[in-house]
Amino acid sequence: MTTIRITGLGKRYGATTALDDLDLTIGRGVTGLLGPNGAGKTTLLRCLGTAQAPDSGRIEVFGLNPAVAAERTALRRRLGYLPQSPGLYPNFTAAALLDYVAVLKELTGTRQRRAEVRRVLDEVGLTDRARTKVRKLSGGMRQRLGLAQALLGTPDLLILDEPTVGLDPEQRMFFRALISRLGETRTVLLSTHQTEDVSALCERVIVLRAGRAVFDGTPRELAALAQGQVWLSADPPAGGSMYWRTADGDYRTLGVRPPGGAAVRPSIEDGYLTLLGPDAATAVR
Ligand SMILES: Nc1ncnc2c1ncn2[C@@H]1O[C@H](COP(=O)(O)OP(=O)(O)OP(=O)(O)O)[C@@H](O)[C@H]1O
Repeated sequence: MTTIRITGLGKRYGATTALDDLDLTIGRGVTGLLGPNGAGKTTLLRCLGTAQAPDSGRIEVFGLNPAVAAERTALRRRLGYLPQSPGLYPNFTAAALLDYVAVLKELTGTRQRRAEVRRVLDEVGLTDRARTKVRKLSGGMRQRLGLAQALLGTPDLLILDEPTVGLDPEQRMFFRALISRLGETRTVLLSTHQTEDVSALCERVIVLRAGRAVFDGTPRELAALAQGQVWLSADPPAGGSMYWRTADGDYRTLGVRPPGGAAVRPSIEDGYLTLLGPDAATAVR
């Protein structure tokens, strides 16, 4: 089932091309967007989240065209959006902030709205922080609150811009479990710099570079791009290949087989590095 259909999408900021004649279709489940800094991920998510209009091309989400005012409103009712830097009012409590967003999302019945606020607080594990002011929440808790506001009203489409950025490993696990559960019944599109997020979560991965999709497939297919190019050896390669020393003291090489190199199964990160070459240096953290 296709949720999102994008054709010929273009967006420029002055001389910078952020999206370049982009075509994509995305369906139910969790899809990950990877790409180096400035590849156009946030611009794409903002266009899909109806926070920004493209210059050219067409977007259809659930058959609705956000360029048409009435359809944009209908789309917003079915959409949850976690922006890269959600503007969470620091002096609101977590519950008051969610209540305010719920009003904006047209949950007008007071009882229904309170129940919905309690539900999403529970879903993100923040029930005991309901009365805590936003400014007193940790970065990870604010990120959870950002996700909670996206979940209000049980939207069919969730757009999450770097949802796991700044989270500690425990919080990241929590987010992954939650996002994968959400993806069982709806469409989730998330951007990330973490290839581990993609392997843990995403059925499908799209790699953007310079506003174009340069890869669209499964995480396994992305990893396979480096098949036959990943090696472990006792000595470093002569040169020309990417390599690093592992914690075990071996050298892991991506590229030409070093002397005595044993083939290793490639990871998603290997596939990504192979796809992007030197551009990837800024992309994987
Ligand atoms: N408001 C803006 N004004 C001018 N240029 C912008 C603006 N927003 C984005 N850009 C430029 O558009 C390009 C795409 O940016 P975008 O934020 O969409 O990329 P990204 O893939 O999300 O990057 P990152 O991984 O660093 O968040 C970049 O070159 C960026 O500098």
